Amino acid sequence: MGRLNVAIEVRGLTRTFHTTVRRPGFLGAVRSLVNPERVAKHAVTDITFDVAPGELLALLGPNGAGKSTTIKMLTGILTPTSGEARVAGVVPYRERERNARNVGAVFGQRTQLWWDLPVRESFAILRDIYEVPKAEHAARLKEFDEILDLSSFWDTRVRHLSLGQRVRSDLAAALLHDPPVVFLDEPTIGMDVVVKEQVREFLRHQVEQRGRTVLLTTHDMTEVERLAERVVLVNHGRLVLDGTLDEIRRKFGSTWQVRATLADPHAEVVPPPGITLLRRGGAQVVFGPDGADAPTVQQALKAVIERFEVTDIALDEADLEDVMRAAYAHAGEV
Ligand SMILES: Nc1ncnc2c1ncn2[C@@H]1O[C@H](COP(=O)(O)OP(=O)(O)OP(=O)(O)O)[C@@H](O)[C@H]1O
Repeated sequence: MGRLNVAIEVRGLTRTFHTTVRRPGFLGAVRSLVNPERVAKHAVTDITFDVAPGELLALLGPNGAGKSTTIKMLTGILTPTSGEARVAGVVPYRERERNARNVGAVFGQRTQLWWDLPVRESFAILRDIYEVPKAEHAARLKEFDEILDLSSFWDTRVRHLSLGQRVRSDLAAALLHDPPVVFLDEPTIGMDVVVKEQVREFLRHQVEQRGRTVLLTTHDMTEVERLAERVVLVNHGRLVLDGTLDEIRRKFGSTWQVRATLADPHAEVVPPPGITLLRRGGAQVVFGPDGADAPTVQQALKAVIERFEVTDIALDEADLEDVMRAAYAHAGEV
């Protein structure tokens, strides 16, 4: 552990919660008091992965899969039951303060800003807490404002901000002390498409231009496609897949579809070898790969154009939601 070329290292990370169950009814409540029934909830079990410096990794999984619990251990809020983690070389739950200087975190559902203060005053407090020099703080705020358009509302009290404004402010607040590693737990949840795009552009800029490492959880596959190169899938607390989007598509997605409009809507359609007819509605036909010897998308386009007289042709990649569903099904955990 503690390698220089790794920003986030997670080894066998495990967290079990122990809760007491309340039995129903009055007698049940009394029995629970006298003899409480303890149950173990295995929120995260033996998770191992790395994130390289300057990489944006999406941590995906259904509700309750263990994503937030993992992020809480990496930000030092929770201590693991077993296993180890290092973030920028620091064990987060052992050195919470040192870790806090290295990481920024945004939990989409909560705010770290001061509810009754204007946003800009919250930023100033954070500047003092993290001892950021004034000129540096101002320059960074200017850079953030250029994409996030913070100045249009930063004199407003946090409690009066819209959700999109609040999360943009939280993002800026999390990055004002220039942390190399950023954790984002569903940052764009509930936002409109325009604000989502603004946040994505900001994150891309922070990764590509500033070299920050980002670990992101989201249920939004468009977000994954726009931002992540690699994903880690968890289900029931266990890691079920770790790979680049390309690898996952190749493994679990029918990798392409070719949509064509035939000049003759009544023409007989016998697809070229290695290609199957997925759908047909009059002149509209959709082809996909057939079996292991299916051609590449370029070969398929050529074969379709050569065989049929078409007035229009387009190609689609498989929908990422379908690819992920297939990946979970493969893990036998759906
Ligand atoms: N403090 C706690 N005490 C008991 N159980 C908990 C606690 N925190 C989380 N859990 C349980 O651990 C499991 C994992 O929860 P977690 O919040 O990490 O999931 P998640 O993947 O982030 O889900 P979501 O997508 O809904 O945010 C869930 O079954 C949850 O109920």
